[in-house]
Amino acid sequence: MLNRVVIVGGGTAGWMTASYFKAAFGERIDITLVESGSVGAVGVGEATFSDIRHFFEFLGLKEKDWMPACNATYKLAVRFENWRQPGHYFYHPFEQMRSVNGFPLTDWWLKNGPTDRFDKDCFVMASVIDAGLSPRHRDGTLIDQAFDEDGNEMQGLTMSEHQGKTQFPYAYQFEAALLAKYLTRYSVERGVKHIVDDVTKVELDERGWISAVKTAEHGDITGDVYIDCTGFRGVLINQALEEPFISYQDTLPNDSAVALQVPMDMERRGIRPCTTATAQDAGWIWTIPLTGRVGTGYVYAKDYLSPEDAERTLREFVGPAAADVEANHIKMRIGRTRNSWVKNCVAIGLSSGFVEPLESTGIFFIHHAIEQLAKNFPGEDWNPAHRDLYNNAIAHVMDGVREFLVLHYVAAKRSDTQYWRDTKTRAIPDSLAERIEKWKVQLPDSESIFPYYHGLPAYSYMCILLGMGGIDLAPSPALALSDPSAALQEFELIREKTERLVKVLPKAYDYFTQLG
Ligand SMILES: Cc1cc2nc3c(=O)[nH]c(=O)nc-3n(C[C@H](O)[C@H](O)[C@H](O)COP(=O)(O)OP(=O)(O)OC[C@H]3O[C@@H](n4cnc5c(N)ncnc54)[C@H](O)[C@@H]3O)c2cc1C
Ligand SMILES: N[C@@H](Cc1c[nH]c2cc(Cl)ccc12)C(=O)O
Repeated sequence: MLNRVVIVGGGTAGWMTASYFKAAFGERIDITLVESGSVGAVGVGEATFSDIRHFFEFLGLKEKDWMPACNATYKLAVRFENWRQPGHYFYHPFEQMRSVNGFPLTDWWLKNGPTDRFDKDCFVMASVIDAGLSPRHRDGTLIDQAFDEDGNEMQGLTMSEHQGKTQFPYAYQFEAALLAKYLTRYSVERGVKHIVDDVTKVELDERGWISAVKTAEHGDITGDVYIDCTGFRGVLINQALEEPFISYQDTLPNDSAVALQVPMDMERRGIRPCTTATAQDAGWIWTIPLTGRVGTGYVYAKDYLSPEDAERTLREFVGPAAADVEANHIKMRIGRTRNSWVKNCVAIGLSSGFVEPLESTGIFFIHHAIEQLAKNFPGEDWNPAHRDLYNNAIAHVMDGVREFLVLHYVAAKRSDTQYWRDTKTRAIPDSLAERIEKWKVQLPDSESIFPYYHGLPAYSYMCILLGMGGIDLAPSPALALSDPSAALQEFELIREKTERLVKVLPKAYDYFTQLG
């Protein structure tokens, strides 16, 4: 039985892997995690998918256990500002799209939308976020009563098995460094051996498999399976095993970021319960409200903007609160390692791959990889089928997310700078170009989006197409032959429900103070 796991790297990826494997396999698995005391973690991962709640559930953690320790807040959507034109915004919310007579409500909206805001007409969430509200009532019950939180029919399912069955109404925003710290305690209490030291060399046997990692002060560490969580360096997978990295830079040119962690009085400021992505001349700025600060950063392409200008723009954007805050400049490696599992080494986290944080997919990639590795964990015969299943799943998730992100730029109406004009002429994945032609005449559905699991449902694509405004979309011709009254009634129901909720839901900030 293979059961000795060595994890190199103690960022979000390393500790999420260690804690999940302990929760999954308990004492049957022997885990050693070695992390450098000198090389820091990236630690800017702050916003997530809603699916991460399955990770916490799997570990047996409740919101009240971990959220206050990680300065966490609720995220109800990504809010895109100025991607169409200055002053315009729309939401990509965590709320399933309704259907009426076999057509998504957005299709009816293209034909007969009551206002010019698809997100407010088709979703309850848009107005809830505008009003700065919590997705839970004061007594803790969820905004969406249809969601059976305590029901166990979903328990034990991986994210991909779960997709499309229900849509949980929110995700989280938190300080990744604090989560890593929280999970360190969780893992060590459950028997994970924690070594703080630098891995200075990776020993390979005659077949080229890893036989040990050498550390500066703790000698050789050996195991059966080696997990590379060393971040962009890819110390095991790329450096030692020389597995090539496939860059996505030709289609996603943003390769740099500058980040600020700005302390703020959130009571005075209030919490807008979402992540905001505000388009800029050469990229976009994220704004993530946490309980004691706002995390913000400018993601840009070095070919279009210097780090100094990016930092200056970010500081102007944030205002005086950022004056004494030190900026963190980050070079991003965009793309994926060709195979994340090679021989007896599996890369998880930034060493496996990364795309710019536009839809907060970094931690989702990690969670997905962990679930897939737990499912395909090798036996003594090292049957290559496990490795191949795993590598396919990882490649599909990353390639699919890449298509989704490229769509943001292709669909954005904005074209006022060279950066934005180039988004319309740059090559895009062939399959995406074909899909867009179809979406122009029929909004995306599960048959017409990237055909493998990649975390994003068809309605997410609809939101981006409808919100970005640069691609002309037509309602289905069949709607001209259909009676619109049921759809109009649905728009009215959403309006009434929104009006009711906006009156009774607590402010997001008030809910968190109650939680802490
Ligand atoms: C600008 C930016 C914004 C992001 N925003 C988000 C977001 O909003 N949401 C999201 O989900 N994700 C986001 N991410 C991604 C997220 O930060 C990462 O996915 C996450 O932090 C995981 O990182 P990691 O653990 O793979 O690597 P790292 O955090 O880089 O950790 C690497 C670890 O390896 C150790 N190490 C390296 N070399 C050695 C060695 N030789 N010996 C021993 N140890 C070593 C280091 O000490 C460290 O502990 C963002 C990333 C960037 C760059
Ligand atoms: N399964 C993911 C996909 C998802 C569905 N809606 C949204 C909205 C946003 Cl902003 C990101 C991601 C998603 C999940 O439920 O998290």
